[in-house]
Amino acid sequence: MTNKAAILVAGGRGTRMGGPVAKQYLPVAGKPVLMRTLSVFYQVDPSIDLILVLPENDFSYWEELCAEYKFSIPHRLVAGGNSRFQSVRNGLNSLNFETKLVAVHDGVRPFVSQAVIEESFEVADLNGSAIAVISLKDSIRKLTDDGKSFYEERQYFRLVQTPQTFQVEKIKKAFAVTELQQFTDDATVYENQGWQVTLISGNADNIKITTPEDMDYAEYIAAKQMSDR
Ligand SMILES: Nc1ccn([C@@H]2O[C@H](COP(=O)(O)OP(=O)(O)OP(=O)(O)O)[C@@H](O)[C@H]2O)c(=O)n1
Ligand SMILES: C[C@](O)(CO)[C@H](O)COP(=O)(O)O
Repeated sequence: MTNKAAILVAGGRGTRMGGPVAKQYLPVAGKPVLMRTLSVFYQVDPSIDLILVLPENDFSYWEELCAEYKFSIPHRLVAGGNSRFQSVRNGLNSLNFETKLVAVHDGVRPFVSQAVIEESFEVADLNGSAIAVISLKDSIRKLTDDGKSFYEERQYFRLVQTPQTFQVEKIKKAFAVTELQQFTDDATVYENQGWQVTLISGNADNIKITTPEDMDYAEYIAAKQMSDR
């Protein structure tokens, strides 16, 4: 039995993407987004307990999709909630008792690198958490409520990705005691307990597929990965 798990959250509806099929099921270079994401974690270590959080109404659709694509990577399905926070909490509640480390990852980030996943488990094992972030390339400005804007030094900011990997005992406690559910990521829930998060470098291709133009970029990244092999 492994002591590592990955919760791939895909319980959303993809309203910013639009379209009749939710973005997590759309094919990129001929393979549905979620199958790509599951495959990366499986390639890192086939013994990772893979938990896929989906809207409960989509379970049978997903099973049909797996049959259609002959997708055989073992994983467990867990029902999502009304918010990302609730979907992650449902995933955490489904962990086996022997699991010591858990990576929480957006199902719609299929281009996370194996190196980032490996490092996130190593660093979380040592420090309690490992949060993938990348530096900003553009300048930034902070907006105020009265319509003004101010310069901010970009060296003090990072863009936050997933995976966000944690020691299970700590992240389960953080989610169990947290009342506020508007947090947009898991690092913030952890930090809300007074624990400092540890940042690691993410990979630039690890985009969160969110809007229609991201699908073009995703096709480009997938083609680049194929030609690099
Ligand atoms: N109730 C929810 C909402 C979101 N997510 C997941 O959290 C990840 C990041 O969320 P986002 O990109 O915002 O996805 P959606 O909520 O589907 O998109 P939108 O906000 O455009 O509706 C996605 O993999 C999404 O499926 C989830 O598991 N459960
Ligand atoms: C978790 C996340 O992907 C980190 O950048 C992000 O906060 C998710 O935000 P969303 O509004 O749920 O897409």
